[in-house]
Amino acid sequence: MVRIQAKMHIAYAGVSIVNAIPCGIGAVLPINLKAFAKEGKRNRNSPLINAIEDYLIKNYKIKTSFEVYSEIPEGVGLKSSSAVSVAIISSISHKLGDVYPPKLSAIITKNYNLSITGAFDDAVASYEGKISFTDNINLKILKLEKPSHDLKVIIFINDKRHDLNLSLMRENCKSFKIAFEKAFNGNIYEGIKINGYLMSEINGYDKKILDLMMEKGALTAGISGNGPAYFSLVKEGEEGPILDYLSNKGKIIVSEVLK
Ligand SMILES: Nc1ncnc2c1ncn2[C@@H]1O[C@H](COP(=O)(O)OP(=O)(O)OP(=O)(O)O)[C@@H](O)[C@H]1O
Ligand SMILES: O=C(O)C1=C[C@@H](O)[C@@H](O)[C@H](O)C1
Repeated sequence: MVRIQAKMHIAYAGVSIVNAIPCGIGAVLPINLKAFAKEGKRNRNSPLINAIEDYLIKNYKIKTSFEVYSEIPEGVGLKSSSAVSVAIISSISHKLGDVYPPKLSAIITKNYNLSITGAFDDAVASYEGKISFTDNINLKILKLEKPSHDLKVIIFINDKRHDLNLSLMRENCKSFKIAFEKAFNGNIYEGIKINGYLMSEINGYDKKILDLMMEKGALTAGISGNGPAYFSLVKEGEEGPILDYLSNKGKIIVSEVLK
């Protein structure tokens, strides 16, 4: 008997350039941490996996389950849920007709209250492996860009996720929009920094960590997603001072910007 093994579908983690919650527009830089999924025996339970399976039954009459593996830490802002979601949807997209997995991921996560805007920015970067600029309200890709430099990403987690001050985030839409426009027009580092300082100010994350990452040689430093992950981008070989500063203060992950 010939056994045909379903292949694993891959999607990527990412760090936020600009959070989409305040204005409905967001941007994400993909990084080299992966999630994998294929149809198969369920090996993991989560509200996200339940939601996707439920949506497939209700909308496509497909009753199935998925095997999921992930190297992305969960619940810290590194787009784990979008990566798992687009990897799962990609693995079954041949049965769904003409669907763009990030779009379906956004529809499902918004409908099941697993994201606020649908996190289309996260899902597009995760699926395409490129820098995404998106309008999450209208599910439109505004721009996709290939990261052009070899950069390391130093991720630092020393806290639990804070409760978000959603109304204050939305009140500050104008400032987040400036960050988005800077990044959209080519200054991604500045966009990341503005977004990071706004997120720390509004949601009580520690601005000193961003300051110190910058002082220790980062090209930029920010907060990913809804936190609590802080991150900095550095040139390869220049990680030392930031790693020295962060060591023993929390969990550190070193990855690279996806090229
Ligand atoms: N590796 C995973 N496997 C299965 N379910 C996951 C995985 N990662 C996240 N989820 C599920 O996705 C849902 C949303 O989680 P959460 O908002 O914390 O996502 P996140 O991607 O880790 O964080 P963020 O969206 O801020 O980057 C939860 O139901 C969570 O259990
Ligand atoms: O819940 C949401 O809609 C989002 C969550 C975060 O990952 C954000 O970074 C993203 O832009 C939008």
